[in-house]
Amino acid sequence: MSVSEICRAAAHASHAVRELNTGVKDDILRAMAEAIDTGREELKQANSLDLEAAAAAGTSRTLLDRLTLTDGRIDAMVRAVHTVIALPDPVGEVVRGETRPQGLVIEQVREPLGVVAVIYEARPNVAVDVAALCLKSGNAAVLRGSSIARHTNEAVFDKLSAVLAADERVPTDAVQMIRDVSRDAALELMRAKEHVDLLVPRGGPELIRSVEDNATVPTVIDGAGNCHLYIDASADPAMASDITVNGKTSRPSVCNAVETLVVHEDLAGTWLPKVLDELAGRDVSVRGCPRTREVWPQAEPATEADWGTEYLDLVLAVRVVADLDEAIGHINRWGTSNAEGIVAQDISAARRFARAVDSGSVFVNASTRYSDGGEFGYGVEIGVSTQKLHARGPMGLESLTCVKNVVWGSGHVRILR
Ligand SMILES: NC(=O)C1=CN([C@@H]2O[C@H](COP(=O)(O)OP(=O)(O)OC[C@H]3O[C@@H](n4cnc5c(N)ncnc54)[C@H](OP(=O)(O)O)[C@@H]3O)[C@@H](O)[C@H]2O)C=CC1
Ligand SMILES: N[C@@H](CCC(=O)OP(=O)(O)O)C(=O)O
Repeated sequence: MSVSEICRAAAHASHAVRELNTGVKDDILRAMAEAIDTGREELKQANSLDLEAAAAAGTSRTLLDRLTLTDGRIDAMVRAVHTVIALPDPVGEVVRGETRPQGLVIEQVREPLGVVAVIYEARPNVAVDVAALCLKSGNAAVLRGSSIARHTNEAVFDKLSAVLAADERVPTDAVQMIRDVSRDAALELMRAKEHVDLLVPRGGPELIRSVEDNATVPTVIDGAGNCHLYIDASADPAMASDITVNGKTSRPSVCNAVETLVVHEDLAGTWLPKVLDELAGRDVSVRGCPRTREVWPQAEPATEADWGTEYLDLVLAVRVVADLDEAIGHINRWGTSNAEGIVAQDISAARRFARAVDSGSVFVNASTRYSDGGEFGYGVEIGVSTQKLHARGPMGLESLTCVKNVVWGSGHVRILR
């Protein structure tokens, strides 16, 4: 099927999906979780084909880690679907209701968007996360995964699709995959405005540029994470070290990993060298500003390009600043609106940072690694929005809905005065 045929079929299916009741949707999700669980050997076999090809192509170890499917990660995918099942169905929720003076009852009711398409990185769980969130929120889904993960994505999709095919209460086309992983096919998806209600591109600057230049469908950009952590002069040193090490090393390939550490100058001669020693002991290489290099000469000199780079690897840029204003200025200049953090005991500094930093999520005395739909209580995430409209930060069920005004009268007619 061509991309346009796939999107048309999804649009057709979406009419039935929006009317599914919660029990049916949860039954389907339960069956999908079961299919992933019991089909794990096939999924791992398909994944090993992708891993072999990616390793032969010289893919970095952090990106290979992201692509790898293990039993533990399959368990997490299954658990995630069960978490979505346990969440309340957003469809039909009345978010506002009012009786107006003329007697009309106006309700704003949450409803599905229709067809949600996602272009995503080489991460095997995304197909399941997107399918679960889309179905629970009453939407049809169109998946376009990375060419590097082609075999894995197809194997996962085949499991999901078989569940839909076996249940006559739901159209099989409710979740679709674009198997053609060419850029031309992705472009066609970006332009399928007749059938696609929302496209969520998850990826780096090249994808986002292409979407900005070419998309005619509505989009919510889920772009790069050039995340910052600022250590204020008032920070508790042990807490600052823990959060820094976690932000950089717990999973360096993810969009919520810390890429630049911004440090108040009062800590430059004391706390900073110690934490950089600890990071170096964990294989992190450091690119430092001149003041960083004064106190920790092993750092490579940072160039302006480093401030704008999302390394997705065990590399960290470090800048020493004179005060909170300079820290905020740096972050607002170089950040990508994904996730930023501050470590501070001074509550007014923390409040000021939270208010002034222009980002989807701001973490106070907590790791930016918590920028995640699961951690925010959404079960999983469609992605992490780096724009302001229509959603910001991790996107869960509500982000896949809009509200409709349902107005109840009793024979009301409007009379002009
Ligand atoms: N905000 C968020 O929710 C998330 C953000 N990210 C960001 O994604 C990046 C890392 O992922 P990475 O794998 O490098 O991402 P890429 O941007 O390379 O790839 C993501 C997806 O976009 C496709 N793609 C890339 N360029 C184009 C293009 N010009 N036209 C059409 N499709 C394109 C890829 O296809 P193919 O692989 O076949 O080229 C893939 O399916 C990081 O910047 C990370 O922060 C990642 C996940 C979530
Ligand atoms: N929110 C997710 C990471 C988001 C994501 O998918 O990022 P990436 O590894 O860049 O594909 C998590 O913390 O696991």
